[in-house]
Amino acid sequence: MSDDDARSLTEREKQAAARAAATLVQDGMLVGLGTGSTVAYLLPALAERGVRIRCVSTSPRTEEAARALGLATEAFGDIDRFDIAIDGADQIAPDGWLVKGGGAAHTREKVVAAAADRFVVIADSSKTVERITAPIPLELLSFGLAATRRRIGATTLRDVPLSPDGGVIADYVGDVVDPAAEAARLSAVPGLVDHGLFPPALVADIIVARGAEIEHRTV
Ligand SMILES: O=C[C@H](O)[C@H](O)[C@H](O)COP(=O)(O)O
Repeated sequence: MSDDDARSLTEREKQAAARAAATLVQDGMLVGLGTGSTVAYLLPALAERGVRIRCVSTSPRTEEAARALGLATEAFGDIDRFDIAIDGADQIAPDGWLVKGGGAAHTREKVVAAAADRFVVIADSSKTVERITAPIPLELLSFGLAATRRRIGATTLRDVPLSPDGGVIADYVGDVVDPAAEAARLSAVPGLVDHGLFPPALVADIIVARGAEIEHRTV
């Protein structure tokens, strides 16, 4: 398969997974919208369904795109739960551990996923992995940045703007032996706002498109 063919297959898979997830969204729902190129296919699929929903976006990018499609978006503000949240992923392990944050939105995405009754992950087949590996996205306070990085271990800083919440975006690039232990270790580092390891307990559904097939499993 040529590079172009592989790219277009990946795009078709992203769209197919996004469209399958859009069918789970019903009239009247409060919906958390993730961030990224797979979610970019979800937004028009939701708009096409014509359901009356209220949405909260996890990034300015998603917010702008959702509004342009006529989806009713609002601030997270006083909303304390979502009926459903739908988002992409960078890595999906067989046991349901995820890595997110390739687009630097993992902190907000985790808050939204944790507030959702049903968190649905959508992805093309390239995102399924045998085991979780680095890089693990990080959001760090700029206050004490060097000390925080020293404590974390091997990190690289991304050449991207600060997050909408003022965080520095970096990646942990050391070994990940056990995602649960690594998540606990990272979460305990002062100055680390959040990391991109998402536990299976946050995830309700994983929808992966593989060629013409849709694999939909509950976690
Ligand atoms: O920060 C970005 C998010 O976690 C994305 O959901 C993740 O990086 C997957 O993005 P994409 O759908 O573009 O592969």
